[in-house]
Amino acid sequence: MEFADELLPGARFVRLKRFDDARGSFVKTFSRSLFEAAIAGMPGGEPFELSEEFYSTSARDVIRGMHFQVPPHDHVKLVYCASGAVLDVLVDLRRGPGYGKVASVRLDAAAPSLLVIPKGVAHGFRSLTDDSLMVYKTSTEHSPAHDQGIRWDSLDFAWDCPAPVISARDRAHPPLAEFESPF
Ligand SMILES: Cc1cn([C@H]2C[C@H](O)[C@@H](COP(=O)(O)OP(=O)(O)O[C@H]3O[C@@H](C)C(=O)[C@@H](O)[C@H]3O)O2)c(=O)[nH]c1=O
Repeated sequence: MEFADELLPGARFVRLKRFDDARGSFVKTFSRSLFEAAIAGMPGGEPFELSEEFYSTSARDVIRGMHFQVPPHDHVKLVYCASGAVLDVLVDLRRGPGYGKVASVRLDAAAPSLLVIPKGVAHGFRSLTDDSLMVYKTSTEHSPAHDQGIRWDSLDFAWDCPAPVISARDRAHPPLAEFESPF
């Protein structure tokens, strides 16, 4: 694991090592000791406590987001693309000079990587392939009452996706300009 770029304060792009052989490949996606060493003490960094793991599959041009849980059930999220590829997008919702800042990065199963997403950062993605498998680990459990979003098309970001497939819930989120941040 190589803790590479900081996309937003505390949001890290981590390159993963892939071992290939005649059978296929092997990729480790979590190591407690490496995360403790790399994350603790960083701005926005805190030890990662696993509470839930889940995954989704998405067809090409599905957009999911922009999602986060609000306090007291806000969480750190680790996410990677296990199959296919996505354009991953983050928005900083933490009050301060970085508020509203957008970062994006391609997550591609062919070049394994994962994102560490701190509390107060909304997450979403556009699927770039027909069967993108996204795997998440979160530090708190799902709390429907605290699971919120902002509209994907209200950000300072060009999705370059004229006909996205989006859930009714995601269409109903408020735009960033109307969001009152609790972070
Ligand atoms: C997120 C979540 C959803 N659900 C249910 C609610 C709903 O019936 C169904 C699908 O939920 P959603 O439409 O919210 O799924 P989805 O849009 O894929 O939600 C995900 O989006 C990405 C961008 C994230 O960052 C994730 O944290 C998560 O919010 O699964 C759970 O039971 N537990 C959960 O933790």
